[in-house]
Amino acid sequence: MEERGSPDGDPARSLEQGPEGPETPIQVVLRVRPMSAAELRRGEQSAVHCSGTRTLQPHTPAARSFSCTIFTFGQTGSGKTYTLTGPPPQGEGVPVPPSLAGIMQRTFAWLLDRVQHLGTPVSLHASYLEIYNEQVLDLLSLGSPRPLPVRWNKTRGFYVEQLRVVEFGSLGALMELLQMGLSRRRSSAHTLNQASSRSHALLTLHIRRQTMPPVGPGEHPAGGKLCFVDLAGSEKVAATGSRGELMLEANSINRSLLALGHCISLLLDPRRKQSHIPFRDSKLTKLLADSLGGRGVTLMVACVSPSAQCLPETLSTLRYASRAQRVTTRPQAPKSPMAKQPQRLETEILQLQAENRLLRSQLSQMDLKASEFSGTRVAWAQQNLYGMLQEFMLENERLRKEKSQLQSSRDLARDEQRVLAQQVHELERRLLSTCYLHQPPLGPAPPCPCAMVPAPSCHVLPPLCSCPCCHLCPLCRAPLAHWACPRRELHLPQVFGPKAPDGIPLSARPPPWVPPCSPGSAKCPRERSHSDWTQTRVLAEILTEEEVVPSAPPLPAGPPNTSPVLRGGATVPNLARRLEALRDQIGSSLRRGRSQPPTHESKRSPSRALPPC
Ligand SMILES: Nc1ncnc2c1ncn2[C@@H]1O[C@H](COP(=O)(O)OP(=O)(O)OP(=O)(O)O)[C@@H](O)[C@H]1O
Repeated sequence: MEERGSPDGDPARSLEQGPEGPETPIQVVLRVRPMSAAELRRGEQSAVHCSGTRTLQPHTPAARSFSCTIFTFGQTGSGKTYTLTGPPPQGEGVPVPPSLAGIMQRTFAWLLDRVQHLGTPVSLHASYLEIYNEQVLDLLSLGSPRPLPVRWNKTRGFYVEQLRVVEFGSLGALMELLQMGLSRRRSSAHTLNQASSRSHALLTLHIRRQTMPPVGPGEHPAGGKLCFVDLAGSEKVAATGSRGELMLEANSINRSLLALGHCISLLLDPRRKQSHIPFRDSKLTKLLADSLGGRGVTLMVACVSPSAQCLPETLSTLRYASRAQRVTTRPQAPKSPMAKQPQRLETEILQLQAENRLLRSQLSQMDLKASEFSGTRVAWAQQNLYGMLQEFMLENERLRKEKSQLQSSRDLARDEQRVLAQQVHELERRLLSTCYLHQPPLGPAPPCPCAMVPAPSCHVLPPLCSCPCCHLCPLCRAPLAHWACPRRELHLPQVFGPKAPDGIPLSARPPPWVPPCSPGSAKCPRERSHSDWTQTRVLAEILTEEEVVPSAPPLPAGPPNTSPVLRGGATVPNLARRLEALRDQIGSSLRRGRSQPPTHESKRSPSRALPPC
């Protein structure tokens, strides 16, 4: 029996073959059904988009907030405005047939239709501007347009400050805005075009879902952006016959187009693309920077005239177009504030979690330590530890303040005491001199070089102090100042004790009115600086209200049977009273310094408490 089929068992090979046809791929077609009623009810979005018969684009609707730009370029009169806006209406109320509609009208209609069927509310805003002679003017401004500044910041890139952004909700409203802008745009007639645009015009639609935060005044809405750019045409002034203002406009147009071409050339070079692109060279390149070198989707429409006369310009436009189509961009949706918020919240949550973990571990450590102790006392101490610590800190602070007050009080009392002691010295000296002058003269005496007093017969004077050791001048036998008595501290108020703060015994200290002695002098118990002397002298003068001179010059003698009068008008009894008052004051000052913080009253100069001479 004959075996059917091939030796390897492939039944297809065993069949008889006819003539072979051409290799044909398997036909695969894709059919996307429309959204079901249930899906639409749930508010679901379509994630696939058929753009043409052979292209299907999967996408997430929320992530496609791209910045898209369509711009037309070409020679003047080549049909750029026509391409974007279609022919002008043939008369009032005569609509332009849909087949002649421009890219703008078609896009507007498509967009409004999509928005209506989107299922979620979308807000739409429009702005319209022109760049005329390098000035940005608002074509939708409420008043007459005025030049607006172009600014830059990190989040928005280049933008026009104070540009009016108008919200619209219908196709009709948008068409009105378009007509308003077109009617305001500058145009003039020249040889090649009866209605030649003399400015670059940019109409921008901002599209965003209403779930985003509302737009503040003067703010540009976040979300998708669709920008229509109608460039003014390049023109050869010789060909258009432009003169005067037209020529100025033509120059400005050509300059900005040149800057645009330069940027495009640099963007073509992948090495230069990362480096500096001179977008700042013109307002036009600033406002197109995002579309050309940024993260947008760009469509360029090159327009040319079929006329042979325009052939060189046509070739130039084609070269321009050829260059431009090699520029690549990397479309990227801008992050909305809502998109940033979850990130921020996430970071915050992570930080809080870390902090929480740390606190928990600290708490568990404290529990561990606490468990090592027992008894209610320890537990109470732990509970109240924080409160106790606070109390200690407050108490410590209070004591610190008190201590510093006491220290300043002590310093003040010391100063006061020092000044009063000086006053005592001075008054003693004056009292001594006055008493001496009051004695009747006992005969002529030689002039006294010690200059403590004039040279009357001084050797008969009674002792100046109660101690028996009163010193007399070795030349004239006049009594020396009280300070010179070696046992002086025994009969003066004990201010510092036997020793003053500087360690020098009071008996060895010269009085403050003595001028500084020469360094190294054997008579000088302690070197006194000139500033010490000046300070003391000034103090003494303030306190005694009289001039104090270093050598104590002779005092004028008063009339017979009267008390001697000092230059300041002081008499002996007055001086004695004053001396007593000073001594009292020293004592009270010391007591106050030991016991009380300084008061406003005690900070005053001690001389104010002295009785007048
Ligand atoms: N596709 C077209 N079909 C019919 N007419 C057209 C077409 N394109 C342009 N035109 C006509 O050509 C003339 C010039 O067109 P348009 O004003 O759009 O040129 P343009 O490039 O914008 O010029 P310009 O740069 O000077 O503003 C207009 O009268 C316009 O109606």
